Amino acid sequence: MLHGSAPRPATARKSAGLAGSVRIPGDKSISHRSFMFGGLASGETRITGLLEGEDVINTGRAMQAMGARIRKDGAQWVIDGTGNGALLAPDAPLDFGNAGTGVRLTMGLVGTYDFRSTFTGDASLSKRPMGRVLNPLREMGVQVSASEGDRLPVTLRGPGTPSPIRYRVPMASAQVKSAVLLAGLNTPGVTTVIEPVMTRDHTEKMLQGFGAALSVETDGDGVRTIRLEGRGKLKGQVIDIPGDPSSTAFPLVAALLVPGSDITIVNVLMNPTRTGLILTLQEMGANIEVLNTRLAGGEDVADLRVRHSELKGVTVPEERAPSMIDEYPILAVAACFAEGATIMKGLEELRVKESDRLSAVADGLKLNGIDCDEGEDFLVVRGRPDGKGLGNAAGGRVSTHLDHRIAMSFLVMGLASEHAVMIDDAAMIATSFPEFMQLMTGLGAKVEAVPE
Ligand SMILES: O=C(O)C1=C[C@@H](OP(=O)(O)O)[C@@H](O)[C@H](O)C1
Ligand SMILES: C=C(OP(=O)(O)O)C(=O)O
Repeated sequence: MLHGSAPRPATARKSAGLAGSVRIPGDKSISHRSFMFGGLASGETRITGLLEGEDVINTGRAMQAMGARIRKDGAQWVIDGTGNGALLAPDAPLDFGNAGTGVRLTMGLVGTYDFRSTFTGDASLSKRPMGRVLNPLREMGVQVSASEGDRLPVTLRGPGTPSPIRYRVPMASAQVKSAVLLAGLNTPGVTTVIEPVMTRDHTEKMLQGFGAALSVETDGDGVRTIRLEGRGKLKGQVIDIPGDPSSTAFPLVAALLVPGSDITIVNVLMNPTRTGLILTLQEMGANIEVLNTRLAGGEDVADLRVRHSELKGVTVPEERAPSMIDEYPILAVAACFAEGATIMKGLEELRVKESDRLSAVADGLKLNGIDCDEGEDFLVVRGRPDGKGLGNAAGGRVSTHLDHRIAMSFLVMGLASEHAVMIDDAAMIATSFPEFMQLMTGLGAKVEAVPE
């Protein structure tokens, strides 16, 4: 969608205390899956709170291209699904823009069908590894034609009858787990996914909600065995999507860092597979009050009151990584203002996100006056709690490498730094959090686009 569009630099400056109450757009993971499962189910699915970010909109377009009817009815999105097993062959390549979740899950969803489907993406997505999804699809009998190194563009053609597999997910990845399960939906028999380390469980929970025969067993070591009986019926659902904890992280950390801040963020998804950042920040001394905890649509939801806090460095346990995988860039920014060192380990997956996030973060921190060590799979950040000397007085810009989370993280850094922090491109923020600039400004943050 944004291919080739001009970069939009932006800047953030030291701000006075943030104040107010905000509602964050819907969770991105649940939004993608709502379009996919609603598009596949029989009958009508009604969605409230869908994230209208570019990533999710591209998933909606792909489902439309395969026969789902999608329309807006006031604030709700309404889908008339095709029925499981009844997706239509798309007559053009499916373009997923910047979205790993969109492309990897959809390859699983349609790869087993007895027709050709082609998948493309932007410059960032075209660099990301797809073999992690293509390999299990090959085992199920799908013919794959991919660019060098199993990159996009990819064309898939399913066999008449796909074979169910038993697949042990080799890396902590909800996208891989989900792609195999979605391929299992169109496969006769039982598809089994073994997940040694638990990752976000939205696919399992939502497929059960849509009526799939899916069971989960967890052994004494926490290894999960997920079984799905293929070719069952899925029925349209009513879905209310809570606020995205990964987007929440930006105003939340901003309020912790800017002296005098006191904000409330309402209706945040608190699924335990997503709350690693909040736990870590609390260990660092953050004043985050979790209020009005409740269950909504089968998910834990709460309001968060966040006040400026003096933070101290911690060591983040490696096994927590899956529950905060998208939050390391913003945690690294929080660590810049903590007393002492923050040590983050087990970060190998950060190298294959929208950018190589480990090096993008380390480069940006150094550019803005922070002392840090980047290892193959770890990052150590030594904080400067008063923010003195931080930022880049000479106007050096952080390279965001088409990565929304790098862009938002460094804008938050600027709010508490002595000098401004500038980024080379804010355009990608629209993939996951289109309201970011406006919402932050509304809280009193000094963030703005810079004319080239
Ligand atoms: O399943 C999902 O919705 C997601 C899984 C994670 O990716 P991996 O599976 O690559 O860890 C995460 O980084 C991404 O933002 C969303
Ligand atoms: C990694 C992310 O998304 P995706 O893999 O869907 O591009 C993210 O949103 O931080």
